[in-house]
Amino acid sequence: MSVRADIHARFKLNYAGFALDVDLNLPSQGVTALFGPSGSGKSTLLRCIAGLERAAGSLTVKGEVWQDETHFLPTHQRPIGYVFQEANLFPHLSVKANLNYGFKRQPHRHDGFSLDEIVDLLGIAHLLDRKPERLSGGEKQRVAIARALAVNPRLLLMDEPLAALDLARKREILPFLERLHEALEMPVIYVTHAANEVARLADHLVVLNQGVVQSAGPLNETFSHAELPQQASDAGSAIIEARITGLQPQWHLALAGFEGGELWIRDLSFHVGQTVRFQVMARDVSLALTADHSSSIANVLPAVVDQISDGDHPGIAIVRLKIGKNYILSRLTQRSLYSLGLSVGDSVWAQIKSAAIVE
Ligand SMILES: Nc1ncnc2c1ncn2[C@@H]1O[C@H](COP(=O)(O)OP(=O)(O)OP(=O)(O)O)[C@@H](O)[C@H]1O
Repeated sequence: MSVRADIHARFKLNYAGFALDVDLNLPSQGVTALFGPSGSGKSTLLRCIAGLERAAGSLTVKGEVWQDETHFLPTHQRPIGYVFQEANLFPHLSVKANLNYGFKRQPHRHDGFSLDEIVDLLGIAHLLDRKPERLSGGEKQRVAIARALAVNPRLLLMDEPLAALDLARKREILPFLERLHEALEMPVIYVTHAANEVARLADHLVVLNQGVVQSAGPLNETFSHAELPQQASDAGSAIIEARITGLQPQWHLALAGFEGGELWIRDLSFHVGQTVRFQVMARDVSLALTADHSSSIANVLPAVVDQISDGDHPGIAIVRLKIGKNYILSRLTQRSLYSLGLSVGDSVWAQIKSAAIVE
């Protein structure tokens, strides 16, 4: 996705022992994940965007100034939907009444989804007459998301919407978030510290650390920075968005094409033309100086060494590789790195043992 700088946020805020200092351009479409360790300032930044914190600075959303040196639009006048960790539904109202409350009160012309479409998108039609106390955690959160959409926001803010749910409920709700991701035209800013949520949902990534932006940009590029703490570990990986370009039914394989190459992946009943996201674990990528097609590894792609970093053990190195416009990581021993004699800019062959669809 091309990044149009349609949200510009510049904030400075000081608490005792913590300072937020960011200057960000975010795209006006798709999901931007605010990612980083606990206490890095993700929620504080989201609250600044919502006007819940009065930070110094400015905020422009699609050409509208919400805040600058001279004026500050209060939260209730900002056309936002806000989803918190806890659903915060009105306990005495049915699901339908909770939704209508948002729908009636929306101050702006409703040119987004109809309430029926929102209900359908979140799969909550069968819950409309229930009170919140009779909903599961996952259902409550789906209703809370629907309520946030019912105000027809121009910007949807989500603060760890899955964090309060157990793994089963997270699994249940993620497909709905993915549907939202496909259907929504409005930008979504999504706070999380879960790498798997980033992998599934984000198009754009902002990594915060101690109140400052460590890196920001399109998902593949930003997520594959070897400096991100989890990338040095055995769980290090890259996310690539691709399109299914061919199928081999007799082998249950599908060919996933992306800018720079194509990979065989397991066929999960894909159809040609379908967009997929897959994850390549750094530990599943080995490097060679020549293209060796004699091994059992089907996926061998030409790549350029972009960055070399230390892993989480003195014997381990992480190599970031550029394949066309995409990046992947390779985890190898320092000894292998030494014997290959690699440095930044060198051409290599990346042997990718397996690539899995992000689930
Ligand atoms: N109202 C406040 N007054 C003082 N300090 C605050 C306030 N709100 C947040 N902080 C501090 O600011 C820092 C950033 O907090 P924030 O909640 O934004 O982090 P976070 O990245 O969202 O963390 P988590 O993932 O744990 O939710 C923390 O050190 C926190 O203690």
